[in-house]
Amino acid sequence: MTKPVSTQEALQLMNKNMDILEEAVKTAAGQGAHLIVTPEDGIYGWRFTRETINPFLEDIPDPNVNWIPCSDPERFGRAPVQTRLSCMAKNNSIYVVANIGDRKLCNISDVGCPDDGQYNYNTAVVYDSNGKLVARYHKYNLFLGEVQFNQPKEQEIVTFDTPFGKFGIFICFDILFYNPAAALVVEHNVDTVLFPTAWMNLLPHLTAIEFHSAWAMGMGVNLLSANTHNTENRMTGSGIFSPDKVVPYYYNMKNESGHLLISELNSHPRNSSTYYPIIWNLHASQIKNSPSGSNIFNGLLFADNYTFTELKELHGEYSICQNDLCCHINYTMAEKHSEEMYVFGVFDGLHIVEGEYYLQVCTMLKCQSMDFNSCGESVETASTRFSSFSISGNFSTSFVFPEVLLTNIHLAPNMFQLKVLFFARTRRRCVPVWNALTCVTRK
Ligand SMILES: NC(=O)CCCC[C@@H]1SC[C@@H]2NC(=O)N[C@@H]21
Repeated sequence: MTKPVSTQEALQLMNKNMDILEEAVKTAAGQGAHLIVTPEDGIYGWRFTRETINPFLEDIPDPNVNWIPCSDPERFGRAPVQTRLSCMAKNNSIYVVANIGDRKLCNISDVGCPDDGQYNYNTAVVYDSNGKLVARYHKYNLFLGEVQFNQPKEQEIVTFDTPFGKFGIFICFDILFYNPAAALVVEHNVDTVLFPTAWMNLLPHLTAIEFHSAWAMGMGVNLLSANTHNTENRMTGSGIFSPDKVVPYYYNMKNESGHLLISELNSHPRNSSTYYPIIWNLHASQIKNSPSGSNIFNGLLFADNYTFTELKELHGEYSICQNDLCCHINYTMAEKHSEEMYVFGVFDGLHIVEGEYYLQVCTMLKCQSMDFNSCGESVETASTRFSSFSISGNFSTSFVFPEVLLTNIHLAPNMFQLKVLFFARTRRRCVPVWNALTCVTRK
């Protein structure tokens, strides 16, 4: 929205979007769903300045005020969007999760108060099946270009309990950081995470369905990911991701049709016996077959400097290292297409483009062409068939997200396993070795 509109025009636009969401809510409820998640930017849209977002904002109170906007719309001032969402939930007896904008007025003489006298927050709200506001989360990790919004002073951890498990919530870019994403699982034991997103796909590692399904598997929780569908901005790919079940997902770059996904889920995936990772104990003697200097080269992948080695043979076993990370691959190709080149790569360092975070990655990729310089660039199709492969690494974190992406952007549910060697969190000194942390008891 580049030019300012009136409050009435803003509401008209948001009502058009909510008409579409309401149809989805009715369909989902009609099929017995207990909860529906709608995408980030799905109501107010995008490309705003602080001035143009203003008519789209409402004051969203703290959920502890115990408020059903559908029954008492004027209690906290003008709130037509909150009222309509609450009525959708109440009239259809379903939890509704949506992304809207929160405005909090402040005194410009206060430290931190913006010059226009208000904080604007990118906000996720949840209404229960009676239409009551039960959760409000202000996005902490804003993505590039979200100039219309403020970062909240404090990182919020938002959870709520339901008859079908404990829920947590965060928005889009938050997923790449410990707070609040991993903290909700590790420190607050949620079963299911609600995830409104407007995710631009980025191959080879950051396509929505690929990374979001890996996050659910790595964290051992359900992730209900609702992505905006807008092919012009490379946004597509939603899923009901679970660590222990074949999941429905949607990816469509061909046209602008959105899609409603419905699935029954295990509401307590963390208790599920099928998830517990198998303990896998490799040791330093397995660092073998390190390729010689001439078979090692460097390449850029999303601006990170990877160390690669080519997989030339039909079958092989290699180890390659960068900084503290060593990766190992054992693979067998059923047949290799002569015009395709595959490499095994490792990266251990600080990623600094579009956000800063440390990464450790072991990856096997098809290069875009037969030119070494193309390894790490985006590739959507592949014809070579691998009958099996296994990749391991001595990661110095327990947050390991296993991604497998097949040709034409398909996931590989139930076709691979994540094996993690845990180490006991007792008074121990831990020494990183191959694919594990071995610990010795402190004297
Ligand atoms: N709307 C958001 O907050 C998140 C957008 C995430 C985009 C992911 S993270 C960095 C990568 N760059 C992209 O273009 N897509 C990826």
